Amino acid sequence: MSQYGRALFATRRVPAGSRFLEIPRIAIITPENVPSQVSHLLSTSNPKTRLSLFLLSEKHKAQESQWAPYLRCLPQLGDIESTMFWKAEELAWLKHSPTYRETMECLKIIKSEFHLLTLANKQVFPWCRDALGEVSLTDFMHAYSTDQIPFADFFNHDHNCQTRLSYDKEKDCAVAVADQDYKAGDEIFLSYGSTPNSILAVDYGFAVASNPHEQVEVPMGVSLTDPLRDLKLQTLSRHNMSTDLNDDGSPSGRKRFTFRDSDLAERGSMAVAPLRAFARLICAESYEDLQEMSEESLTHDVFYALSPRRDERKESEAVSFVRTQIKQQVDQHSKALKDLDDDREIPLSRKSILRNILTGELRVLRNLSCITCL
Ligand SMILES: C[S@@+](CC[C@H](N)C(=O)[O-])C[C@H]1O[C@@H](n2cnc3c(N)ncnc32)[C@H](O)[C@@H]1O
Repeated sequence: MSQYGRALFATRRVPAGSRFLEIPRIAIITPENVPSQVSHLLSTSNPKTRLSLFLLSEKHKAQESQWAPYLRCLPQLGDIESTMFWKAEELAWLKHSPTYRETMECLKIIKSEFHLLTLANKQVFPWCRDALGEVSLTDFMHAYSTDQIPFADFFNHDHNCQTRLSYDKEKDCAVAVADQDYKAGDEIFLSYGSTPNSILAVDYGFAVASNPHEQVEVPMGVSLTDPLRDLKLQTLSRHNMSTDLNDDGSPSGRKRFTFRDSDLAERGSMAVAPLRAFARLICAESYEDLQEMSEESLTHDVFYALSPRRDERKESEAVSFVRTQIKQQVDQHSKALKDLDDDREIPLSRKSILRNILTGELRVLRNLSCITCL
């Protein structure tokens, strides 16, 4: 056992560069494993749903399943800390973090997949009940959030580690190559990817302190009451800055700008150029102003914020709008972190996830507000 629960340890020296793990395809659960009886159920091509159904059908076979010894090792429902399983009041701490949106989007997909499954199970192929048994939404969520590569899913994540799982097509197996020397008894880690805490929290139920891949989102929106809204949305779309779509396919007028520390360090003020450009448009006060921006764009590319607007007052209004949005996020994160310390209800494991997420995001937001052009 390691500090993160079960783990993989070297039983002898593993030199850097050596291929220390090979998992043949036959031992990997893939979407093709789904038996045709179950696969008929699926009007979905979502591979995670297919894998979840495979797990559920094998679990239903209990000891008869050839995967039973493996299935017994997988985390039980209560062991999974994914934010998908959090209560609404726990999730509310993350209202201003991308984790909240990621969690909601994931739940939406799962619920709609489950709905399809229930429909198919009840109405179209009643006989499939034999294959799966009675499956509740929670059972389905549990299967959906479970990894399915025997052995490899006992690797814990270290963002400093360069070892990744890859696939050797010739040998038809998943492989891992040591990124450093390990001696007998050392825990061997894997990198789950350049993954921000918002994704780790939803997919795996943990978040790391000082995550170098942390990212934040700064939301911007053209107000519903803005008399120039339609014109602004058309202008945005003309400049490849279309806003998110509503469920009915219409433009919402809202756009999320994502920032990572590495991006800010590499690209500096260019990283915030689209945010500034959007703010210029939001702050435009009249039809003439929009026209002026379009003309300036021809010579100065103001839509991509390569140069400031000629009118200094207008430019500083846009920049101050951006600053206000970022400051709001900084204040919301700081307040949540402060209030979190006083909360006695939330379990300690979740408190630690929350603290890692909010602290990491606050760091990126502060770096964002230090960009010189802001
Ligand atoms: C793929 S499993 C790894 C095996 C796991 N430790 C177990 O006992 O089954 C992923 C889980 O391990 C834990 N974990 C892995 N890396 C971690 C890390 N860097 N920090 C905290 N928890 C981690 C989380 O609970 C995560 O959901």
